[in-house]
Amino acid sequence: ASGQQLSRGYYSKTCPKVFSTVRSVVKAAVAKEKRMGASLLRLHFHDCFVQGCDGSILLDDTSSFTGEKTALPNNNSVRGFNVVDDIKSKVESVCPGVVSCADILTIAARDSVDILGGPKWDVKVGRRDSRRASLSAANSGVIPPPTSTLSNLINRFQARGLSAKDMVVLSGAHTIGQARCTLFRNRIYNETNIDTSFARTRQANCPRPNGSGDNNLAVLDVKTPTKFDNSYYKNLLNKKGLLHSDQILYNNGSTDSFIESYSKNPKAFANDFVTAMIKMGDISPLTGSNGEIRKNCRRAN
Ligand code: HEM
Ligand SMILES: [Ca+2]
Ligand SMILES: [Ca+2]
Repeated sequence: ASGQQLSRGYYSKTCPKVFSTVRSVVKAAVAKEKRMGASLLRLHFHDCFVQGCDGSILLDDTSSFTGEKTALPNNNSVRGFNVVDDIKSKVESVCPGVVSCADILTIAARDSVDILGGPKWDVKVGRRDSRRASLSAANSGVIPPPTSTLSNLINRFQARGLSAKDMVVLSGAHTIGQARCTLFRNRIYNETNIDTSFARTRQANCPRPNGSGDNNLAVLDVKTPTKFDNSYYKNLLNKKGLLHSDQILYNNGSTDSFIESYSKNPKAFANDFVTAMIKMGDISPLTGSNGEIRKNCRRAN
């Protein structure tokens, strides 16, 4: 039945080693490539915003549905599926048929933040996996694009039960990871609320003509791109946000005071980030007899 709650101890009898198992694979993957921590964190976000935290983003296309992987916010963008497969197979080898792929994403996101120097927290588990995914659901605008206005960002998060403050604090995830030129080109050439020398530096690897260098990458946090800290907010104070949707959070609007506060107070950022991640992880989970425990995260059983 639905309405059952997630809990920390959900696997304490059935898979006591789940946390150490996930962590060891994430640790190795991040040691190999730091960006993978960012990629795993983002996968959890993009999963939770479409159909809830149900592992839907992990499903490959089938003859009966086209999944989320080729949706606009995900195509040529989300990554880390092989690491998720690796985690799943290690978890299956210690407790077969018990741990959902949705929970694996939640745990891997938590571990990634911790491993890159951010806060630690206890995650709630007990989510089950969806049997389907839908391209149109993922394309319906539930995941806001980087061209969004501030009110658009606030509304998209509100629609998922997250406040404007949650939205601002979760955007702090852009303290790690990278973005493609095509998604910040307009900002670095045409916007005025940007530091001139920062814009010039980014222009050097992101040519002006549409289509040239579209996939060239830049770090989201110019100061500490692989450390999970509050430097993202300091960048915004200095007009060094990479995406339009980053800088719009500090642009003489209603969220300015959050940015000022998190830039000065790393503890407040860490605490509020944890609270908001737990809230995000609570979005419409499948529990009880809903959904299933997938054997392979890429397909329904
Ligand atoms: C507020 C609305 C948000 C917008 C508009 C947004 C937009 C983006 C865009 C455009 C990229 C670059 C994608 C690419 O280059 O293909 C990105 C990367 C990233 N986003 Fe967000 N994002 C938002 C919120 C979040 C949230 C809530 C999280 C997690 C809690 C998150 C975590 C990340 C991470 C870690 C990366 C880097 C991924 C990597 O390097 O693989 N973002 N985001
Ligand atoms: Ca989902
Ligand atoms: Ca950082």
